[in-house]
Amino acid sequence: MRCTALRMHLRVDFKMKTIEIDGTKVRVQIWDTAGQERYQTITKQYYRRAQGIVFVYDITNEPSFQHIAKWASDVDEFAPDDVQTILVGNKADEEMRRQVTKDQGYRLAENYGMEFFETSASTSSNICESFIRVTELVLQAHRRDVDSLLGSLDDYLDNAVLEKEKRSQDNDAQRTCGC
Ligand SMILES: Nc1nc2c(ncn2[C@@H]2O[C@H](COP(=O)(O)OP(=O)(O)OP(=O)(O)O)[C@@H](O)[C@H]2O)c(=O)[nH]1
Repeated sequence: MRCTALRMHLRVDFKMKTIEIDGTKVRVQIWDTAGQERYQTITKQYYRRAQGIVFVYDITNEPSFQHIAKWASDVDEFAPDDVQTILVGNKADEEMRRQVTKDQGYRLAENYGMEFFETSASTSSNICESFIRVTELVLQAHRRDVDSLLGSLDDYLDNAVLEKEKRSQDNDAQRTCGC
């Protein structure tokens, strides 16, 4: 598994990055939706086509941790049902200013059924790992969708073959019947 220089600390709205997962190169669009309340109406529109979402709070800022509940409820409302999410506590390099414990992060993530990472955009710690993980989750979900689609297609084709065989047997029976 390899990660081409990924930086989480994105000031721009949108970036394309290539991530390599199990030898497969995946081109990822990363949208950095601003955290401020005033942008929330705009950011909801991004959720509709999202496949993976990284919820980020600042471990040195307790309110940013509290806001995750609001983001999660918006995502629940506006994102597709199969969207893959992870929780990230950023600024892990700022241990002295920490307001949110790692355990709180884990527990919140667990409540939402998400995986949890602490990262630092300053030292790049866990940045690649968290992006790779959310991408893996998206790919796995996508594969499950494809498998289930192929499964349905198999069932459909099996039924169609059975139906055809039955019709042909019925026709044969009619032909051999003397009445
Ligand atoms: N020490 C430290 N500082 C960081 C880290 N990540 C971001 N910062 C700093 O935190 C400040 C805010 O960073 P932003 O990237 O603007 O944060 P943001 O959450 O994207 O802000 P909005 O998009 O406005 O919500 C900047 O001064 C960054 O340099 C980190 O991991 N460690």
